[in-house]
Amino acid sequence: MKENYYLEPFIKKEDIQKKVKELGKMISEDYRGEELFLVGVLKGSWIFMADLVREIEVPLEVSFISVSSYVGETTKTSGVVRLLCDIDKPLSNKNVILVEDIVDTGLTLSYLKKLLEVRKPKSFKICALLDKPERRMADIKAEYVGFTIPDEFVVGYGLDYNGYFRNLPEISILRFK
Ligand SMILES: O=P(O)(O)OC[C@H]1O[C@H](OP(=O)(O)OP(=O)(O)O)[C@H](O)[C@@H]1O
Ligand code: HPA
Repeated sequence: MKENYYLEPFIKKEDIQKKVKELGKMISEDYRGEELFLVGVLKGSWIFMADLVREIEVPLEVSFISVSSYVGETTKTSGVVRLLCDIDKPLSNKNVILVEDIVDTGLTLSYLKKLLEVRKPKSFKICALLDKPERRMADIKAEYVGFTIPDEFVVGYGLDYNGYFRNLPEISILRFK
């Protein structure tokens, strides 16, 4: 990757951990006495999902679905969401929570909501660590949101630019020189 960028610190590791704990507590309270089926959206959500499930106290299963719409050296969506790999189990009668790293234009979640709701889950909610409402193009809202952020392209904690930076433990703003 060309080094024409720098990273501006944005959300500290400790603040992410605290927020993930809060989200886990909220979800555990809302689903007390029930079971959960969490669906992570790959690749961005895998680190968030791994931390979130360990903060949830109700019995749960985990699955993943893989989609992509930001391709190559760009911070703009292609506008076309491609299903790369589907969930391995039926959703009927399950309390589904779709777990995302970020809602930006909302096109990914809008596509996934339509795709999954027809599979007749018992309930369907969305949990996103980050929400960037200024960029919304589709009418979609997550029930559980970690941080509402401004219109900046962010990386780290699972979020990438052209495949890189997912491994960074904190979230940073990617700025170009
Ligand atoms: O609200 P939107 O504008 O649709 O953007 C959000 C989606 O974009 C990113 O995925 P990406 O297509 O980059 O794939 P990735 O998860 O593999 O990085 C991110 O992980 C979300 O799934
Ligand atoms: O700000 C972002 N960062 C990384 N991936 C993304 N996908 C949509 N928005 C973003």
